[in-house]
Amino acid sequence: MSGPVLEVEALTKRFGPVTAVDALSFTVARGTTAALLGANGAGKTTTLAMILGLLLPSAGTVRIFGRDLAAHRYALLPRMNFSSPYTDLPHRLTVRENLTVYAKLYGLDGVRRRIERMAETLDLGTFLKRPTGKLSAGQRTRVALAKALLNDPELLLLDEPSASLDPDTADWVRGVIERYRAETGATILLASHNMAEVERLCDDVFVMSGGRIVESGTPEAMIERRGLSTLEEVFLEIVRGTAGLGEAAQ
Ligand SMILES: Nc1ncnc2c1ncn2[C@@H]1O[C@H](COP(=O)(O)OP(=O)(O)OP(=O)(O)O)[C@@H](O)[C@H]1O
Repeated sequence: MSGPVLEVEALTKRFGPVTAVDALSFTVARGTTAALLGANGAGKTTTLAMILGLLLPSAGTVRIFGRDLAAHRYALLPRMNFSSPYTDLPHRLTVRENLTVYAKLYGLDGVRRRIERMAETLDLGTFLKRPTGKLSAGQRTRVALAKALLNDPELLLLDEPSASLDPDTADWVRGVIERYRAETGATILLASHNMAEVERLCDDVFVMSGGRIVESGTPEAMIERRGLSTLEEVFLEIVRGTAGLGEAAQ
């Protein structure tokens, strides 16, 4: 298939009077990593949830691998996965049990081998046998990423992939994501508040405010266009310049 892996067109989500995502359009090219940035409440998580088919859009379309998500959900979902710090895996199950349940839900073969590979990739060996509810927040983030990589997704959605990670572990997890993309050619869309992470991992950035994209481009182009030196400065300038638009239109 040529063309973008992900095409979002005029995507809109209203929750009663709140327009969380407002006629949003963007594309993500095959094998690239893109970021959704924005202040709290800008609409990033709601956008990811619609791309995953977890929330139904009020209007607009999502096309993945050239096919409409609404019409081909069951063909598309096995080729995707996601990780979010808000995914709450069953607390009483051990990490191995949780990963086994997900691998079976995904209908994967070689479950044991896959889990061993994930344990190695994400250094889960010391806590595979522990109940998931007894892990620290940062350890749970790594388990959530292992769950997300279990089915070798071609499209990976990551909501705050380094949430709760200490700086050293965050750096290491970014390396895991980079290697996964390099080895598989996967396409990645992530939402993040960590600008250093976005500068390191992402080819394209979409800055959201009030459910819309207010600025986009490569991190380098955005920094240069504004005569600044980091993406963090760009982000602060945009968000402060659109003060009042950070939250979705009420
Ligand atoms: N289920 C819901 N019902 C009503 N309003 C909602 C619901 N989910 C999200 N919203 C509202 O939609 C807007 C966008 O929320 P969303 O979680 O997508 O933002 P976000 O950019 O991911 O924020 P954060 O950076 O804080 O995670 C917010 O105003 C939020 O209060």
